Amino acid sequence: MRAMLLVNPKATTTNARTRDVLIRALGAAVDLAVEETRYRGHAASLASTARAKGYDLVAVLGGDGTINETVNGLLNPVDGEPARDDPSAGRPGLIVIPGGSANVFARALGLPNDPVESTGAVLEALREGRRRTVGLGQALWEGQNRYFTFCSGMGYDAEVVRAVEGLRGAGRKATPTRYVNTALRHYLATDKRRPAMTLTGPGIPTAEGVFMAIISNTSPWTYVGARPVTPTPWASFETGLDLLGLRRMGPLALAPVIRHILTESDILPSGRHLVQLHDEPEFTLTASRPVAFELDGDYLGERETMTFRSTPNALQVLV
Ligand SMILES: Nc1ncnc2c1ncn2[C@@H]1O[C@H](COP(=O)(O)OP(=O)(O)OP(=O)(O)O)[C@@H](O)[C@H]1O
Repeated sequence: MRAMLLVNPKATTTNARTRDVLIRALGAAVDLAVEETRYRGHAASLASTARAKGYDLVAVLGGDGTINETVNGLLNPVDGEPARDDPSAGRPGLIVIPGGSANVFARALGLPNDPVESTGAVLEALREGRRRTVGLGQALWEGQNRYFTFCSGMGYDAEVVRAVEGLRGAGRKATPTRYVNTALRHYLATDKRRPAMTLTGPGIPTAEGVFMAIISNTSPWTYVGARPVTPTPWASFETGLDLLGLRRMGPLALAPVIRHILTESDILPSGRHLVQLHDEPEFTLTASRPVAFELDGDYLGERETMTFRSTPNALQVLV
């Protein structure tokens, strides 16, 4: 079995020691090629090459950003490829070893948030031939598209991601405390008076006046330290997309929602100011002015119209 291991040496919790442990352990089980990513987007082109060359597996040691790029590279169409009932069967299987700051995708799959323990878990999956077929989300805008593994967002949460990326650019680390502090500080600045977005979709009642929207391909949405945050508790890799939209942003509307999503992992948050979707194949958010947009925790600019689509059976993951 041939595998390509992609390592982001710059990811928050990746270091030479965990890389070497992983190379030794995986290298004993499969025929392993190792590539270090050198720049943004590099993981996507390496994964695309691995797929075109017929590798059986692509393993990633890095954070959610590198995993997102890898998945997008694996989903690239290959010329002359036959159509299949299960598209995941025509792509290399994916192995993820958490090496970033939050590692939401790996943890949502049930892997330990520790690279050495995760290596043990995926080696066991490899030995026992255990694979889970997962769906992905896809965001489409202005002739472009990008897949996401766990979430996308428009509005306040994307503004917070943008602010944290600004701090990281200035050399600060992305810690849970930094996210929470930035979210609290930025709350004062975000527009709480003029909602910009309208939600539409086939078979979906139109919802106007949406300030922010979280689009989920799985649950949890994120973690604060060890605590899962579950705004869309019914979302799963095996269903379509879920959405939580907020039509009020004042503290009285927001406080109960925050308390709920930090403490209840199975029950939907409730309230007349919430817009909720579960297991949908496709919907669109249209904004009256450009709104911040993020995907798998990566800020991707401001957008006015975004369509979100579910892609079932996209990949097989070894867990
Ligand atoms: N050699 C490199 N130098 C700088 N950036 C890189 C390099 N290799 C990859 N990258 C970019 O770094 C970004 C962040 O990496 P990654 O997501 O792996 O780690 P992280 O930011 O620590 O984790 P998280 O996404 O959990 O916060 C990725 O989007 C990737 O494009």
